[in-house]
Amino acid sequence: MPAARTLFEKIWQRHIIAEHETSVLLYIDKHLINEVTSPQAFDGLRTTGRKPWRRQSVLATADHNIPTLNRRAGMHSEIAQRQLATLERNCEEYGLQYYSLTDARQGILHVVAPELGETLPGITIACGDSHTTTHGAFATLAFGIGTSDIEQVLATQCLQVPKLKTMNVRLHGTMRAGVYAKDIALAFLRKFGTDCAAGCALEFSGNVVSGLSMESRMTLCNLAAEAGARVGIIGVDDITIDYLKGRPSSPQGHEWALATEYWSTLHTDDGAKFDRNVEFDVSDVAPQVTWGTTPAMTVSLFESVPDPRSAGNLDAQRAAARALDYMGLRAGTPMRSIRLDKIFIGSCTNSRIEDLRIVAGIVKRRKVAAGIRQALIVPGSGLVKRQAEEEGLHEIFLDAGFEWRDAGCSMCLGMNNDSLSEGERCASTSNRNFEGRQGRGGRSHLLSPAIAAATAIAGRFAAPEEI
Ligand SMILES: CC(C)[C@H](C(=O)O)[C@@H](O)C(=O)O
Ligand code: SF4
Repeated sequence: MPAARTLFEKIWQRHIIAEHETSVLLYIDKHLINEVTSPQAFDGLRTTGRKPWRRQSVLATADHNIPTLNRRAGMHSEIAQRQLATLERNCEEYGLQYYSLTDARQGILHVVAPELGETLPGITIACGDSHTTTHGAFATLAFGIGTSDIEQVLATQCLQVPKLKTMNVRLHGTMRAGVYAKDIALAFLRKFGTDCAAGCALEFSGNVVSGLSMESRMTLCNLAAEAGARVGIIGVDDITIDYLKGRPSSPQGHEWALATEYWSTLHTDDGAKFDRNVEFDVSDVAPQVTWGTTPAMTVSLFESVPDPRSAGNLDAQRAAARALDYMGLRAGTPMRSIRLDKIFIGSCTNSRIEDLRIVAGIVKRRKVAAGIRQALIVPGSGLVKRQAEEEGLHEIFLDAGFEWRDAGCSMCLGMNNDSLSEGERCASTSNRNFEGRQGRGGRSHLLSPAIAAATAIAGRFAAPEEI
């Protein structure tokens, strides 16, 4: 009997090119490239006279700093223009697959690759972006890497990775109605902290995960990055295989049969050992909203802003007090009394068709509250946008008073024109709420698309059943 192995070990071992004492050289199957982190990597290639090793492994598109409105009018800043032009030139020069801003396949790379069937079980992916963990929902080892590693992967198809510890988070119990993967992830971060999986390969397992759609599994793995995990990963089951069937780059015919036979082995074996095991019962989890400046500074929608004195040690108390000060909030304020200036529904965490359907179901025949200055819905990709329009969702959004934009990262990090002004408060379905994340002095509250939708209508944090 071969030794029982974790899912992570199965994929990891198959990709090792060379093993060193504390690290390995891993073969990378797929390399996703964006406009922000790749320019210097290509410059490095040129300076050293090298070329991309396996051009077909690369898929590139611009997502971070592109406009989501009037795209044909050009970019909003010189630097954004230069980054876009550089990406286009590099892809052209080296013959790399590139989706231009007018191609329906353009969008946030972590939305684009899965929906096209580029993200497949058992492969390794590298991308110069920390939320590459998202792809792990497909039993993929997907690494967020820095610019020097991008150059390395382009030139050699290999990535040096430290040997990772494995961690299993078993999600069990029953999710309450109105609770989504986003709430589970935020509640998990609240309980275990933003460094609980630092440097780990984090597997999500348990009956809760088995019951989630691929979109929701991607949301979970996306937020693994906020727990410090190097990769997030989930085993293959019928839901994975059904999602991939018929996608443009999924294997077909005989290859499909061979692939699914292999994919069916991609789960952790009974008896396999993890370095760390965590159990999390989701039965009590209510919808979550962050009140502070890390994704772990979270309470339920029905609670109040916590008192910094209730935070663990002195450091945590100071951090909580500082966060409240930045957020312009007072301890004891009921979350549901806090008014918002802006609503952002989008990002690689929550901008897929499932998210948009949930939002449409809540805002249908309702109006965005008068106090909301701007309510943006930014689909994760051109294909998500097209699908939503085929279903008529955009009409519901526009009727309600939302702006319906083109795909991109947008207000998730405000590298384009979509950002918060000093002091503005935003309900955002994204994954980071650090100081200044969505614009200097902006105040970000992370939540699920359902709560963001209800909040847009109520003008303050609200549950769908209250509006
Ligand atoms: C700009 C990019 C490098 C960054 C990341 O790596 O995650 C961004 O996507 C983010 O979400 O902060
Ligand atoms: S949507 Fe946000 S979190 Fe995701 S890649 Fe873009 S900037 Fe990063």
